[in-house]
Amino acid sequence: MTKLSVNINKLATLRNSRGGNAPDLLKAAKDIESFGAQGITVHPRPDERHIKYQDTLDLKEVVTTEYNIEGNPIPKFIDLVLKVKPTQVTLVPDAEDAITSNAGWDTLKHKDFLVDVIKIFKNEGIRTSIFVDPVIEMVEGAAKTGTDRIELYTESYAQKFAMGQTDEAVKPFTDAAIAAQKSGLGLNAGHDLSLDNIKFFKENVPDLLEVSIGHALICESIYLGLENVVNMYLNRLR
Ligand SMILES: CC(=O)[C@@H](O)[C@H](O)COP(=O)(O)O
Ligand SMILES: NCC(=O)COP(=O)(O)O
Repeated sequence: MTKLSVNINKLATLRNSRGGNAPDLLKAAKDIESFGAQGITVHPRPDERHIKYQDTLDLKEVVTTEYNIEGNPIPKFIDLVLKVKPTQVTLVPDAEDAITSNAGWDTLKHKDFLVDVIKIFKNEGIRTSIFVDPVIEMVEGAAKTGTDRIELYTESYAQKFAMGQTDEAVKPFTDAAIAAQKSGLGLNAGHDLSLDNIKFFKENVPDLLEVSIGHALICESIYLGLENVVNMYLNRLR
């Protein structure tokens, strides 16, 4: 079964725009779980442009499904994750000023760093995942870091799918999933997945354990309603 982890970053963006507490992130997370989602994802960036460090702590008290915290493992991020102890931490190599996540790890060049950081989290019983491009060498390199899982960075899939190049879009991910399975890695995926592209991805990427979806899901919910959209994703992931 592929679990749906809803990334609520953009609810925090909306909340921060007026400085109050609407939408209430804690209520939204509980509601999203009650609609059937199997996880909540947040990405507390260093500038706290949306999810704040305090949100990450507060959500720990209410999330009852899988809690996934994503981020670049700078010291204050590591400290936060060790304090929260989520189900899973997903390490993302994005620059502090990046408008969004825009690359996977070079698991060959950064192997020693990743080995050390992953060990810190695994020693605390936190499942680890690292964000990688669908490149066989990077997947095989990830297996040498000791990570439990990888998260395939799916922006390239979404872009090509939108241009109608569906088979070309998904093939690198099918191949990367097979390489992950051979390397004993669990498989997650995320970034720019949507109601339009998720079903084809799910049908062509084997052993997919979790997708984390945020931006498109929140945008779609403006028109179709949050509960309805969560269930539309769940139906496409069956
Ligand atoms: C790693 C990734 O692609 C997403 O999890 C990321 O959280 C999106 O970040 P923004 O919501 O800041 O665009
Ligand atoms: N890891 C991907 C994620 O959490 C959400 O990415 P997006 O759907 O906001 O692009």
